[in-house]
Amino acid sequence: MSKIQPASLPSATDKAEALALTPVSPQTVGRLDRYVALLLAWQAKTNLVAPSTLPNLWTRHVADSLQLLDLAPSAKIWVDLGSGGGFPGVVLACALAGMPDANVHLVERNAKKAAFLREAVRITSAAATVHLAGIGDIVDRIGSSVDCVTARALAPLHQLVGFAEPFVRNGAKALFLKGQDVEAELTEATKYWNIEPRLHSSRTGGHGWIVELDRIERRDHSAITHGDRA
Ligand SMILES: C[S@@+](CC[C@H](N)C(=O)[O-])C[C@H]1O[C@@H](n2cnc3c(N)ncnc32)[C@H](O)[C@@H]1O
Repeated sequence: MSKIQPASLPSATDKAEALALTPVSPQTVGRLDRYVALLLAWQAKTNLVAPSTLPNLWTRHVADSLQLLDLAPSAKIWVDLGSGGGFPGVVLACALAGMPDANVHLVERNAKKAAFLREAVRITSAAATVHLAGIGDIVDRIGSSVDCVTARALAPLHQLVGFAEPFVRNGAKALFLKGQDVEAELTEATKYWNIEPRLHSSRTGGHGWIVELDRIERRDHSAITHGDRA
């Protein structure tokens, strides 16, 4: 197994910076420590995050995920689509472990990554359920009582809106972590969907954004076509 070079490991400064941006309880920090250690061990054999981001793992990934909590403070049932190495889903589940009835559904179609997610949930006692499945196959299994649906680095916004629509139709909020191209992605998404997005700039700096949606309706394409002709 190849080893990660010490210079590529997250620094104590990075962790301190992340926890200053997104403070959590000591119990949650303990869970996150176990999760980060596991992720670094698996990263040597499975690519869970871009290797270049390892030195800033706490700010780039952990704090990036934790910042969603303040946008849905009372949400208990979450669905994280395309969880990969666990961002934001496992991080949220670590933070929600003390909340009665909380659960984060982690949806991942890659078997190796789903195995990692299961191990992460086990060693952290995080409030999560892992689904080895494609997004299209999971909506009915998860059910309708979802409070918040999340995704990061999964697909362009117009596709994410389509994935989230069945949950938002039943009352969920959608929170998508997006990069600097968010305006172009919103323009594309509004061709297909009636949405009223709220944009929050990322607390972790850089050019990140969070797109918040409480309502999604499919556009009537016949109306668009007629409108174009008029
Ligand atoms: C680029 S990774 C991002 C992972 C994580 N959300 C993050 O930000 O680090 C996208 C992940 O979504 C998963 N994925 C892509 N399409 C999917 C689908 N239709 N159903 C379930 N998982 C999917 C991939 O296997 C991959 O692990």
